[in-house]
Amino acid sequence: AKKEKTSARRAKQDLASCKNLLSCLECHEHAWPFLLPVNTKQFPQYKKAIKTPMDLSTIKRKLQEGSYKHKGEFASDVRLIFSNCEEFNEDYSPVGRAGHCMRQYFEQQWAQM
Ligand SMILES: Cn1cc(C(=O)NCCN2CCCC2)ccc1=O
Repeated sequence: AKKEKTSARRAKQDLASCKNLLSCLECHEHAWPFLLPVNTKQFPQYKKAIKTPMDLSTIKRKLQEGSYKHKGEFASDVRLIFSNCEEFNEDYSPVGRAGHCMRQYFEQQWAQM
């Protein structure tokens, strides 16, 4: 029972770490483009261009619903936000620059988890 307990404990710790890191992303100064799903009424071409939209509120819901089996799945969804952003926005546009900044911040924090 010892081995299973530690893996259950590690899973619990990983979930807490992901929730904490998500909070840090949400309150980051440059998080504003990523807090909610892109408004496809405001950006009609977004739906066609981006096959798998992702945003911080969706990741938050998935964490709360237990949708991530491993913390790596959480990281993949965060990185999807920034890949979508690079696809849809010029590097030096306000949103494009925010995406590069947020990706760098995420990877820095992720490496310490
Ligand atoms: C990720 N992403 C975001 C946008 C965007 O403009 N979000 C603005 C969101 N507004 C800020 C305050 C109210 C709503 C455009 C393209 C894109 O890829």
